[in-house]
Amino acid sequence: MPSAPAPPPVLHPRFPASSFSCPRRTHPSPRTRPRRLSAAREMPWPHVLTVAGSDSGGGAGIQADIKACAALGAYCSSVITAVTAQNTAGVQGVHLVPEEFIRQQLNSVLSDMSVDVVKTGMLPSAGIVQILCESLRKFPVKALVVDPVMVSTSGDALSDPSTLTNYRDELFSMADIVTPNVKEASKLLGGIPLLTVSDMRDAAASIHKFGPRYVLVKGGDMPDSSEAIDIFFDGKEFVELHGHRIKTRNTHGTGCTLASSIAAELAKGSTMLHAVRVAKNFVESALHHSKDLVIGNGPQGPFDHLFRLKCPPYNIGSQQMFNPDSLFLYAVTDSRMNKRWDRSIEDAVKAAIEGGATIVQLREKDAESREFLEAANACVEICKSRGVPLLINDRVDIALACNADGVHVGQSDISAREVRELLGPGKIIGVSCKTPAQAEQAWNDGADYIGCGGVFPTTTKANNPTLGFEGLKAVCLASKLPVVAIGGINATNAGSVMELGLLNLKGVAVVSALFDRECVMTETRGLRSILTDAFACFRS
Ligand SMILES: Cc1ncc(COP(=O)(O)OP(=O)(O)O)c(N)n1
Ligand SMILES: Cc1ncsc1CCOP(=O)(O)O
Ligand SMILES: [Mg+2]
Repeated sequence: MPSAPAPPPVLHPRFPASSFSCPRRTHPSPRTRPRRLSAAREMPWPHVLTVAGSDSGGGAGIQADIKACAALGAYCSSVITAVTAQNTAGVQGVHLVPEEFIRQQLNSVLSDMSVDVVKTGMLPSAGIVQILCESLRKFPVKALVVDPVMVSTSGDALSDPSTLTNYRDELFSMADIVTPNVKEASKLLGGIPLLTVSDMRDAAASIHKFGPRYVLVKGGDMPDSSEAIDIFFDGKEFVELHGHRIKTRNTHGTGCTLASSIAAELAKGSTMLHAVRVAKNFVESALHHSKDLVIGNGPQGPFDHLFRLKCPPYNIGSQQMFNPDSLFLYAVTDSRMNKRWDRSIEDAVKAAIEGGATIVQLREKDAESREFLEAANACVEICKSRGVPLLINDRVDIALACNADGVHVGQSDISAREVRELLGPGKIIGVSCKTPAQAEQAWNDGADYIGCGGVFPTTTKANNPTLGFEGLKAVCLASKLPVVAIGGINATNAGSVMELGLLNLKGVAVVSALFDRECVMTETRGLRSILTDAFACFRS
């Protein structure tokens, strides 16, 4: 009997053994914590506390932070420092919350809840910065993300100039990351002009001297570039992060969203660079999906953080059965390869699951229908008993006849919408997509996931264009659905695919690197361990 397969990875474990940790701060010992009300099994919920201002228009500040955290799966509590009267035209008024009441809010949240990460936005006075630092010394947290909000995108002042000194001298030395845009970076450095990427690097290095562990200087406001380039600096090395500049008026709240997304990812256990990559990809995706939305009459509109919740009629009810984490290691069979190695489909599937495959697709291009159905019936039993979903490539008739968990179709197969009509809402439907437009169509048609590739050249599928990382990234950013990468993926390159930091890229689908090998189980086990390591590496 094969041993039971390892369960699909928990992709967001809370504080894995080697979780992101800041040596300067630790959680207080459990004894200093209030007693828990119940001894029931605890559900992990990464927790971000945002200390920021309210935006009555709902696009930035506290409102953006809560939506970003919700979209990324983190809980968000909030300490409100100021209430602004604000809309898409600008800031019409600011009402500061009394400092002692800010202290009270901080105390209420931090004394009761297990906050993982604190993220700061609008800190309008020097006194508020001091109170926050005092609270953080009293209630240490795992990480501190400081977005040095000073001026709104409409040009209105959100912070008294006297806070600059407290930011630099007190808060920055406690921060894990500081995320100024070029205007803020310039202000922090006494007004020096930042006109080039090289200036941004110099600014990041200078700000790092104030004490944060990492600095991200955001170049979204730099003129005349089709790219949004940010500079990440860890005190030794610079990383240039390139993103597409999305043409839209709906950019209000991008800074708050980026910082709170970094905080959410840190709370989930990411390393800093990975958290920044995921956050940047998330903002780019949200802007892309919101580019034509119209809210308000002013020059700068809000965008939709929760774009993935928008379900066209075909998607309603379609994803109930499907856990996107099961795409982690997707084994796709191939009859020619199995023949070459003299093994049955059933043995190939058993071995892949034993090695750690988290989902299986029968892709049997040469099989006769009757022979295919017999093998599919056997594989359904094998997969069911091991808790691994089984999908059928192309053949809806076979999937219906063997009661498989779903079907995978491509652009020249019967459409996902028709497959949904035939299979009903409870089954899994995957669609191959090479472009953002196809990804949009797959979502509208009620698919559950996208297979995107060939990422690398492959000989398994003839005449299949290679998309590279750029093509994969474009599809992932445009897709509201989870994505699995396919094409030429093997033990050597799988880690680099996962390291792209694409939030909805859930795993890799592999044919030859598992099945065109002598021992399917060993190859699958090896690949699974590489993926798990790559994942742990940026979740550590
Ligand atoms: C997970 C996954 N992604 C993509 C494909 C390719 O499907 P398709 O484009 O229909 O090509 P064929 O596999 O039918 O040749 C896939 N099978 N699985
Ligand atoms: C089915 C398919 N679709 C896009 S590439 C591909 C083949 C993947 O096979 P391999 O993992 O052997 O490159
Ligand atoms: Mg097909």
